[in-house]
Amino acid sequence: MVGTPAAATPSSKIQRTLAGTPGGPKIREEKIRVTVRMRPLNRKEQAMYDLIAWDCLDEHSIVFKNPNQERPAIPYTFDRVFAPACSTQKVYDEGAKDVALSALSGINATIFAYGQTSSGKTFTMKGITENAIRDIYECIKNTPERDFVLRISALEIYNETVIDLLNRESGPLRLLDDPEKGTIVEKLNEEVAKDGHHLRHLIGICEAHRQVGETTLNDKSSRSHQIIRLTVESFLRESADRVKSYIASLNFVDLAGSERVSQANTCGTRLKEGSHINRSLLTLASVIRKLSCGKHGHVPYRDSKLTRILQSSLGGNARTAIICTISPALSHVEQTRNTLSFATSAKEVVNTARVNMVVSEKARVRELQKEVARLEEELRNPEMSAHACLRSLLAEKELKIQQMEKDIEDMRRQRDDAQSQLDLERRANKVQKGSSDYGPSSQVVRCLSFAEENDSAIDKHTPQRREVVGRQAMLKSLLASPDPSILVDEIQKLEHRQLQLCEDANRALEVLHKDFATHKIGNEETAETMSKVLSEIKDLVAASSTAEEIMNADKANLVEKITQLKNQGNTIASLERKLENVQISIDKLVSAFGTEDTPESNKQHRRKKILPFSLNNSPHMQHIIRAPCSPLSSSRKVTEHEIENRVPQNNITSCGSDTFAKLHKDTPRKDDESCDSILSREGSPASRQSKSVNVKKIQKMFKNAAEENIRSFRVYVTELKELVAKLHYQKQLLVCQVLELEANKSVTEEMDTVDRSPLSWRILFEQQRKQIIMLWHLCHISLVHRTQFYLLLRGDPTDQVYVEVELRRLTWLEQHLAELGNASPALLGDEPAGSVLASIKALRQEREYLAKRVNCKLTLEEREMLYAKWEVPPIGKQRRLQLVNKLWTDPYNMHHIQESAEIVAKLIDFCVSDENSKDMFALNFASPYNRKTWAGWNFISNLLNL
Ligand SMILES: Nc1ncnc2c1ncn2[C@@H]1O[C@H](COP(=O)(O)OP(=O)(O)OP(=O)(O)O)[C@@H](O)[C@H]1O
Repeated sequence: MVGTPAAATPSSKIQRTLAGTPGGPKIREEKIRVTVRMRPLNRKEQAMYDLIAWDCLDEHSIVFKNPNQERPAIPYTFDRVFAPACSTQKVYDEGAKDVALSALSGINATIFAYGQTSSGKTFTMKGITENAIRDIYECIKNTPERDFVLRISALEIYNETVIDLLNRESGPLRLLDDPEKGTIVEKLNEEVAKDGHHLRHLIGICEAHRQVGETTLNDKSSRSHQIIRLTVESFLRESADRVKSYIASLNFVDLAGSERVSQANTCGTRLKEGSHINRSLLTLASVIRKLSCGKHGHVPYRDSKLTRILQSSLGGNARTAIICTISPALSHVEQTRNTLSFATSAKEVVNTARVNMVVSEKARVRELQKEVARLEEELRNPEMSAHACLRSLLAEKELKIQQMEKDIEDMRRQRDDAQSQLDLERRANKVQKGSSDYGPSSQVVRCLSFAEENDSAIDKHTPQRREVVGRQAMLKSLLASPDPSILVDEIQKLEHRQLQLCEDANRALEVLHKDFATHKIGNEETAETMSKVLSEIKDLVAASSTAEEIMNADKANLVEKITQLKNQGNTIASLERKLENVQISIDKLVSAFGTEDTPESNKQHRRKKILPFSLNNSPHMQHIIRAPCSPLSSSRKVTEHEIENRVPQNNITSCGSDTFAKLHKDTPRKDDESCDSILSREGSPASRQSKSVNVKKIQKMFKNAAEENIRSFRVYVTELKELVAKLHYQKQLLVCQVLELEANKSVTEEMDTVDRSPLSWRILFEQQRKQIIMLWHLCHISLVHRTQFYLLLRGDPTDQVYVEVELRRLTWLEQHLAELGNASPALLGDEPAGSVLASIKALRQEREYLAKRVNCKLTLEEREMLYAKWEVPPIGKQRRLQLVNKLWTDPYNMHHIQESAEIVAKLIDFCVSDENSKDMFALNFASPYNRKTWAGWNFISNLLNL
């Protein structure tokens, strides 16, 4: 009975293009490639005058020839349909080649033939295998950048027993489940194929070992399923210290053919074989059917050894091609229809093939060894990794220092030159008696010029003589211009300018000092007030029976004080603004001395950038303090004397001084003309040039000295700024605390009525203390403070206020740091900036200070015990610092905290006594310590010993 296909696939559905994978080409989903090969009628069929029942419509369709012509049959469509005349080469090229060659690029591949007995499976698979081997070796030859290794293993499943075809004697093999590789055949022999010939030879052995038997339908019927597995491993030759390799298996599967007992006429052994074959093929068909409906539900891979072994090729990590072989004979039409039905299901199965890339064990071991070495090194020296980047910074700094040292050396040399010149001048003055007070006269210069000739009486070979000659030679070059009075003029001019700067700076400082003193007093008063407030509140807490009127009065008092404090905040803001202005003035002054684009000025510029409180882009530029006589004052008039004293130059950029050049740049002035006129009044161009060179040298010298002065002034102002910032911060804390204390009062009142049991306070205290410890850690609070607080406050009910205040203060500080963009710096590990950096630096200095006290405060025995306990290596540098660096580092470990506090207490001679009252934590805002006052300007002439 011949029918139409139950589930024919329309051609449109057979889009066999690969489904793209979003991850890229390494993993892809792909349907199984299904082709159908129809063999010619064999001799037996021809002898029986069997009819050809199937018609290949085109390369993709095959249709049953309906002899009755009653209704047209629906064609079956596949990736490719090969008519009887098609060669195996063509079947390979169009049905299996690209799948087979995938193995070379690390993708598993399986090609198998499915069909009824005698349909041509073995015939086809032989040809496919042969062609694949040929192409594989061809590809290997054309891929010289990789090394390939081919290994072969082969098995047959005969009556559900797995046999090694390369080593039949090994007996039945077991299947094992590997979590990574899937099902593996235990003890399956694997041979390395030396070359194509060797591989073919090994395949020949497998074929020879395979179970073959004679049946009615096939003289040489395969009685088992055969799987020849080629494992292709390719190594990319060593590159970048990694050895990458692709590994993939290529399975050639020649299934046994399904057979009908009635047709095959089998009995006994063949019958038994046939039933095993049919059963396993049935399982394969049901696996395919399940997979074709999507991978939902249970897929019965484990129902047969065949499907277990082929599991990864069926819906798994492999590209798969199935060649379904059919007989064209009308006598086998039912079997053929079954095969086509199987093929139809198979083409819906989707595999997910991926490239199997592995890193060689050797390379992996090498990498792991490196990693282990690195980690060991880090363990040995935990600070090293953090110091690695610091080291490069240090190297950079050292380079800068070297450059600066070189500059200093140059300056010294210049100063010596000037000194020598002056000495000579003085000597000349003595000789001349009555010469001008202002530096060497033309006679002196002449004296200097002829010194060499006149010194013939002195022994030229004595060391003193050699020194004098050397100095004179230098002076000669320096004083190539004949008029040294210009130098004296220049010195006077610069000193005059310096005096003006000095006046400006002193005036600015005066204002600063006044404001600062006022503010400091205000702050101290505030602290005093706060102490009073605190004690009042404490009294209130203690005496909860205070009359309501008094409470109200206190409340009013507090509000008043808060307002007062807030007002003081404005004073700080104004003081800060003034400081900013001073900073800007200084920047201006410095830049006025550095108009030339020299490496020196570049360095200055860079340094300016990293200075704290740099206000280059400050919006307060309009508030620059300008003294009436300041060079920056727009109202200031340039005196005739200044114009006259200008050094004649041939270069407009150095007209006057650098400062004036800058001024000219900022505000164009008519003085440019005067400069030109002076230029025209001077001597010849040659003399002008040499004078200009000398004057420039001296100017550079003075400029350096002046810059040094300004730098020290800048540092001083920066320190003042820091102090103001601290005061500002303290002020905010005070306000915060007042608010908090006020709030606490009402809470305390409530608590009085609700719950004041010692147990609940104890629990609350423990919780709050842990919070405080964590906040200390996050905010880099002083270890001494932590220790004192920790040891003094042990959970007494009277500690409540102190704990609350400390907690509030730290919470505010932590939030403040977070607002600055430095949230939890200790945890984030980012490079801290600004105030966080200052805290970290202070903490580091404190640790260094404590480390220095280890030897004098602890006995040798105690030290050694602590080193052992805190795991400080017995041999190593700075063991004391190592120990101290470990203290107060684990905020979660209360045992660690307790021990840290005890050690620090010992180091600072702190003990819990009446002297060390808890009151120190209430409002212990230490006033900023008195810094040394500014030393004032250092006159340039002093530097030059003039
Ligand atoms: N395409 C073909 N062209 C010519 N002869 C073929 C073709 N396919 C198969 N044959 C011949 O048909 C016979 C049976 O083929 P083969 O043994 O390959 O079938 P089979 O499907 O492997 O059978 P079994 O399942 O019983 O092992 C062989 O003699 C083979 O040479």
